[in-house]
Amino acid sequence: MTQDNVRVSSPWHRVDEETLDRFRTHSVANLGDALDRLNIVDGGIAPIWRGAKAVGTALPIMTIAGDNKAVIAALDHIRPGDLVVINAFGYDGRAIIGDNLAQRFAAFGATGAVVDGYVRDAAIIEELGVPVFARGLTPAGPFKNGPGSIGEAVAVGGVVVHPGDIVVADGDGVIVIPPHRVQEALASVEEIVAREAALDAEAAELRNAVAR
Ligand SMILES: O=C([O-])CC(=O)C(=O)O
Ligand SMILES: [Mg+2]
Repeated sequence: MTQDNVRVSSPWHRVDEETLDRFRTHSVANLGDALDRLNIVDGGIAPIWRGAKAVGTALPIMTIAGDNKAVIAALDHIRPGDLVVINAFGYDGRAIIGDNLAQRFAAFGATGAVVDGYVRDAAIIEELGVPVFARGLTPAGPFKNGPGSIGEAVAVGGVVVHPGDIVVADGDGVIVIPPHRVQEALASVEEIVAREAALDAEAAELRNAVAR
């Protein structure tokens, strides 16, 4: 289906809330280790405010650089638990979203947004507490002409994101987990958490020994 010049794919499977919850307690670093240290979006995409964290089902959007027509059209397609993932081609000359779109994402139940591009209105987005991850900030507003797509696989920070993938984002960055790897990721991350706890205990012992 094409709405004007924005292509919209048919509905996709969304991960249930219970599965999303199981990822909420884990760091992106540990989840990355659980997936062979792969599937991690490049470090240029970072939280725009300290403490931002989000877990959700990817709603992928492709926009032409500097234009957010497809993002506005995607408001009709957000379901609770979605995380908006936008390929804006890393362009630094225009903000693809600001506080108006961020709060509409949240109003429709999205858990946050990951933008391979720039954004604006950072202070208000932080005040609203909407987790937004992007390459940086610019006050320059976007054009609204299209073209673009909604619900098709996109590239974000060097990683392919399919509709329905699980996205986890925290202070370190962003990871993308395909649904068929959920069980493997969760089993493996539990082992990593236990190993990290043992390493922490060892480091604490070392500190105590040095202090003595
Ligand atoms: O003007 C726009 O489309 C982007 C923006 O600043 C907002 O969403 O607040
Ligand atoms: Mg704005």
